[in-house]
Amino acid sequence: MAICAVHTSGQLNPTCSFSSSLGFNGQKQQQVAVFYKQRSGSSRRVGVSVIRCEQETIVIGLAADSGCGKSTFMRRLTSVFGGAAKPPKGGNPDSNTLISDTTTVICLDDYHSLDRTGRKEKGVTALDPKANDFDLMYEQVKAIKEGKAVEKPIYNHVSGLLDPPELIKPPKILVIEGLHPMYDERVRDLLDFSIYLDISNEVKFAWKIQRDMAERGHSLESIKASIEARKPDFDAYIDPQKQYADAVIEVLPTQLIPGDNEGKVLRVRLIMKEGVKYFNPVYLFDEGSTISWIPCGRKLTCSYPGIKFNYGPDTYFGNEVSVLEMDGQFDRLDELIYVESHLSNISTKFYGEVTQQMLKHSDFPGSNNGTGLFQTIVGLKIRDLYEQLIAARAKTPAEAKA
Ligand SMILES: Nc1ncnc2c1ncn2[C@@H]1O[C@H](COP(=O)(O)OP(=O)(O)OP(=O)(O)O)[C@@H](O)[C@H]1O
Ligand SMILES: O=C(CO)[C@H](O)[C@H](O)COP(=O)(O)O
Repeated sequence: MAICAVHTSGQLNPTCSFSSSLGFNGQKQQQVAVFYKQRSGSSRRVGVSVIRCEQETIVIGLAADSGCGKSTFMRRLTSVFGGAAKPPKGGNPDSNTLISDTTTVICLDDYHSLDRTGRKEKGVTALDPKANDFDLMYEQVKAIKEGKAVEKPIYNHVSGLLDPPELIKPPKILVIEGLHPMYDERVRDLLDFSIYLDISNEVKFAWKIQRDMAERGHSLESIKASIEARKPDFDAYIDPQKQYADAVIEVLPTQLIPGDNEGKVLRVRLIMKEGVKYFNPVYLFDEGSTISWIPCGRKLTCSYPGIKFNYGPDTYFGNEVSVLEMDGQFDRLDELIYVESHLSNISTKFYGEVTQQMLKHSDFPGSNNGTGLFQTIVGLKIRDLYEQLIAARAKTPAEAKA
């Protein structure tokens, strides 16, 4: 339970004592007795207000295919809120959950209804809705959003089996990340903000090779085969979710090197839906204008092929959006402050916060290009959205939900 509003009769610095009860319709209520400190040092009871005040968790959805940077994004996001994200204490060592002071990140792979063998027997991939339990996903995300703890299943990626469940207590911010956070309409409607990481096939392939070949010893042929095998279901069930996202980070090969397909230099587009409550899209120089900017020169060191930004309005799946694009990569991260100072609506708490976050995690993949930059900015926007929602709920709980 949290305090949404305390009605006192104009007393300053009141102290409160709380007692819970069930009110009309069985809703949880909290009785707040407000005390006012008298000069003598004793406290005088000045009033009692009964307010309905269930704490609601804010729910963020992050969708992407496997190996497309969700974990990296999550590490950047939790860092913005401060504190390290760790698996549940004393729990299953193969848990997919990460908990920090403010956020709990659950992986939607935990709602696979078929384990590895089951999928093989039925000839379905994990991307197929038939291999996932959307009823349970909905019930549990809804319960957490309403402030209730749940026993969530665990899909064990080491064994390929469904393990006994783990307890998930309602956090301030719940992030549901995985293949299908926006697939089921009921789950989608629970989201306060949604993000889709849209990695083009060429880039996905380059990243897969880098990770699965270099770090996991897979062969080039097996990587190609696994991408091909997933593609029909990816196109049918995962990719269409991007139409519902409030922000899409699209990652494409560079246009600065003609014919490049190495996937090292990237063109990254941050597509931001207009009209989303508590989310004001970022802009470059002048809101709503169409801008092309090459910042290389006296203040920004750029080696070949340089850096180019584009910004402007557009439409995306019939929705009005603002798009900020960065093609190329930074030579010196400390010089990012020059770019940061030309961006507006980035929801920083102090000058240079984006640059500071990027420098702090310079070892994360994508720190020298638009993927790291835009993931960091979206993290700051989510913090801002959270703070605005909490402030609005404190004033008028019903209006904040609308
Ligand atoms: N921005 C980036 N730039 C370059 N490479 C990246 C970037 N993000 C991710 N990668 C590559 O992709 C790999 C997977 O990244 P990450 O673990 O964040 O993805 P994921 O979506 O959480 O993956 P999975 O679902 O398989 O656990 C990284 O090891 C890295 O090789
Ligand atoms: O698309 C995926 C999401 O991470 C995985 O392939 C899916 O969860 C199945 O996992 P595994 O390959 O470990 O059985």
